[in-house]
Amino acid sequence: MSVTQLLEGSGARPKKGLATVFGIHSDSRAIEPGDVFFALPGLNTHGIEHIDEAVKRGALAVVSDRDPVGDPGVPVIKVADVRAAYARAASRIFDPQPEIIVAVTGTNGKTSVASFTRQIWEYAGIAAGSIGTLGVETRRGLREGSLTTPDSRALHQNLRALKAQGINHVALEASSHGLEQRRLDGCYFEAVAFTNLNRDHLDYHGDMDAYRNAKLRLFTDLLVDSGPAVVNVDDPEHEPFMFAALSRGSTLLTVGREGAYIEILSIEPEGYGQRVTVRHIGEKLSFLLPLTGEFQVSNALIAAALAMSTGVDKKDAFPALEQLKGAKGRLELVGEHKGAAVFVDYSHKPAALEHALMSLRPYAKGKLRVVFGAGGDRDKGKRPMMGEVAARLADDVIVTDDNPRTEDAGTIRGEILAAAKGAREIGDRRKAIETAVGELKNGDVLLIAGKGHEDYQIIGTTKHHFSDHEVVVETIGG
Ligand SMILES: CC(=O)N[C@H]1[C@@H](OP(=O)(O)OP(=O)(O)OC[C@H]2O[C@@H](n3ccc(=O)[nH]c3=O)[C@H](O)[C@@H]2O)O[C@H](CO)[C@@H](O)[C@@H]1O[C@H](C)C(=O)N[C@@H](C)C(=O)N[C@H](CCC(=O)O)C(=O)O
Ligand SMILES: Nc1ncnc2c1ncn2[C@@H]1O[C@H](COP(=O)(O)OP(=O)(O)OP(=O)(O)O)[C@@H](O)[C@H]1O
Ligand SMILES: N[C@H](CCC[C@H](N)C(=O)O)C(=O)O
Ligand SMILES: [Mg+2]
Repeated sequence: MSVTQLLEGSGARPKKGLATVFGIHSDSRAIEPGDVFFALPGLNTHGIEHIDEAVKRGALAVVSDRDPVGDPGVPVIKVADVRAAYARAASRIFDPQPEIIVAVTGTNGKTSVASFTRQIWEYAGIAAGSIGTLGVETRRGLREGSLTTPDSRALHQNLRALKAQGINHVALEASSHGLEQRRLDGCYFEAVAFTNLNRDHLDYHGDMDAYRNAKLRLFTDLLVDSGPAVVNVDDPEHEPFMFAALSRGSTLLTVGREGAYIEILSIEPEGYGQRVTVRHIGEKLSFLLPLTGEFQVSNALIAAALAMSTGVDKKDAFPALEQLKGAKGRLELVGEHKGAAVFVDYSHKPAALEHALMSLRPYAKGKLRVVFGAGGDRDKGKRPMMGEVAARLADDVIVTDDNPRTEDAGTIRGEILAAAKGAREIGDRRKAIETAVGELKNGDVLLIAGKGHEDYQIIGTTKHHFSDHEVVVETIGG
């Protein structure tokens, strides 16, 4: 591929005669001979400052929004939006791509919706994949990744690998960081979905408007013309998403108790699952969702709408919901101990913690107990909010460490405890879980929140092996 082809649509007019491009990278340390180096702006540095390393390693050209200092000895092609140019270049280098790619955004529920959509496609006999917080998942298993929305190059490399396995249907998670940083700008989505919007990542976005606008990009910039847009209208923040869809001429598919496409008529608990009755375009349907938590009904129906808008018949879509497996660590019942139930959940944000606790309350004939903390080097504002939620909704609260990262763990706990009246503090996460499990009585429910599927704890910059799931099983077993 030529540099001209690589940069089509970016506004760049590179000189003719540049050599064939072998590959692309946005990290100078990964450049190999024949690659084009995309020098991107970042929070710590700008790629252009690493141009010498890129050239030394064999970059044949550099694309950036900034001029280098001095002459690097290779052509530097200026573009206005280098992140978008990088994303589009990645989609071209890693061609061909799966034909049907859908994306879901929102503060909570993305991983669940992406996983459920993949499961519904599979149920209907369509080979499918999902990409997000858990990594790249197919019927064959899971390949772990580090970001919810991967870097553009990694994303398109993964997409091409899925295509090579005969997978043409992929559901992916669009995080606000990913959207804001244009990681998805090489994709056009056949359908998109919105779950909900509440506080998260304000350390990065600054305020709720900027955070919302980042998420809205999925609807305004990345959906194919007149493509279906699924919106959870039960969320108080749904309107901007609905209007964004309408302004694009999309087919609007609303889901929820107020939904017009799928209307939730009733939800009745059945064991740890739920009997759900909905109206789908005039027809009343009922199914048993084998998952705990009302929010999972919303996630499941959003996934059903995405699947049906990409070719799955309703005769498959609703029965598929009876077979859904929860995404790992999402309100997962890990075990029962002395007549009490222990759940592990990935709620690391105030609204998620609130939904998790409210979902478990009906099962707590005795006490509802919670063990949780908050991650370091992340939004500090959510810490007292989570403390308040826990103190209000649980009968027993233990504040412990999440991933302190480079922050002082005691300070993080202090910020949570300041708003969590009556809570106890046990910094060591294993000890906190062991203590909570040890205190369980018949009819109690214990929620261990914040780390879900994670099998590590990051202290400083070191990742130690740690799994809530494993600690619970070991404690119960012992
Ligand atoms: C805040 C954030 O999103 N940071 C991402 C960002 O890093 P940055 O802006 O700090 O980059 P930088 O270090 O200043 O470097 C700028 C550029 O110079 C390049 N560079 C740098 C050094 C060098 O020697 N040579 C070189 O070329 C870098 O590759 C980069 O392209 O760009 C990097 C390269 O793509 C990402 O790895 C990095 O993600 C970090 C690791 C991260 O933790 N991101 C999290 C917060 C994130 O994105 N989370 C979301 C949402 C999670 C959720 O709620 O689900 C996600 O999608 O995962
Ligand atoms: N629809 C929902 N409404 C409210 N809370 C939810 C919803 N879905 C999931 N949650 C809560 O959020 C947690 C994370 O769910 P999930 O991983 O599906 O969301 P996510 O948007 O991918 O999160 P992240 O951005 O952290 O990857 C769950 O463990 C649960 O506590
Ligand atoms: N993708 C999210 C996950 C947070 C999970 C929580 N356990 C924490 O470490 O804060 C983030 O990086 O902000
Ligand atoms: Mg996720």
